[in-house]
Amino acid sequence: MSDPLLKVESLTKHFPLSAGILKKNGPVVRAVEAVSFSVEAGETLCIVGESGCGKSTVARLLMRLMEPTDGRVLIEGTDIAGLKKHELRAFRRRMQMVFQDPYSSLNPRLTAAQIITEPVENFERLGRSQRQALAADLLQKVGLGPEIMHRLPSELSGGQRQRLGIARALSLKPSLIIADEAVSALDVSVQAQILNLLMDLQQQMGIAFVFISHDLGVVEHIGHRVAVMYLGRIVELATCEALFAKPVHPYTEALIAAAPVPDPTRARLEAPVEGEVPSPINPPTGCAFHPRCPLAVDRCRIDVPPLTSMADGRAVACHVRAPASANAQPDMVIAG
Ligand SMILES: Nc1ncnc2c1ncn2[C@@H]1O[C@H](COP(=O)(O)OP(=O)(O)OP(=O)(O)O)[C@@H](O)[C@H]1O
Repeated sequence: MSDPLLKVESLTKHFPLSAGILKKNGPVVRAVEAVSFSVEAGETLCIVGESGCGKSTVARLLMRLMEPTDGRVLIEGTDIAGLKKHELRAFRRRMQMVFQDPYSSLNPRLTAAQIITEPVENFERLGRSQRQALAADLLQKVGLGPEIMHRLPSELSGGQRQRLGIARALSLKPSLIIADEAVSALDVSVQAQILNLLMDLQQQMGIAFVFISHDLGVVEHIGHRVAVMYLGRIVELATCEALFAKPVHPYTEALIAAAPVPDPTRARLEAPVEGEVPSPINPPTGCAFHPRCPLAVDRCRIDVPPLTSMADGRAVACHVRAPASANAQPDMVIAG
């Protein structure tokens, strides 16, 4: 069997709170703890969870914008940690990122055409006509007209700027795009247009997405599979269909219950979870969700539940709902 496009194994990131010599054994923010998943070519894996659960840190680790404390990121079987600078550059061509705020991530002094051709020009020299043709083609791909070509980001609407950010990401023909809250700053109607654009591009170009969002409505619209994170860990990983039809982890259940219901014929689930997300500096022992969990038993206060695959193919980390039996496979990642 061939390697998945992206494989993440036990990825962990702790941020030290102290500097200098105190750094080594001082307190840390446990932003990401032993996160494992894989993404197949052409697939959309969503990562969802409340603010501070570690979603953006996972994105930055995937792009190797920071070093992990532990764990590995493999692209088609190659560990990106072992790559030399020039090899990493070649890999980066295949992985691009789209950010939440297209305004701050686009150079305000460059025109739209310069912004979207810049990544290609980092690798090869383009003549004037080649640059024009590339810019026109990319603008067309994201539904923008050629009249945008000479405008600055400040002369564009939020939706147009995000389309420009996507065009820039597409310029190097990536096989994977990491979109971190890519539609959160946009109006709901513009959000839907951008999500549909991403889905069309996926169909046409076979791009895979890691789509990070706190918005379950967005995730349900765009995702093939969903990883639900709580305090740095994945607590449930399932197909979108299975997750929304029947969440298994009590936290997933609570998240879905708390989300606005776009379809009035769909019944709301039970009351959302009470209380605050605990601090990642001093997380609860055992299952980090136990202080807020209505189902918690003694074991939940002591042992961290492993992500265990269930009969229907999903993986859940819960001693009560997904007890690890003799033949279950902890930390197994379900394929798409
Ligand atoms: N550079 C850093 N130094 C110290 N702590 C950090 C750093 N970056 C992130 N954190 C902490 O790590 C935890 C996870 O942050 P992260 O931004 O990954 O969460 P998130 O789920 O993306 O949240 P949001 O949706 O609010 O962006 C948070 O407690 C955050 O404060």
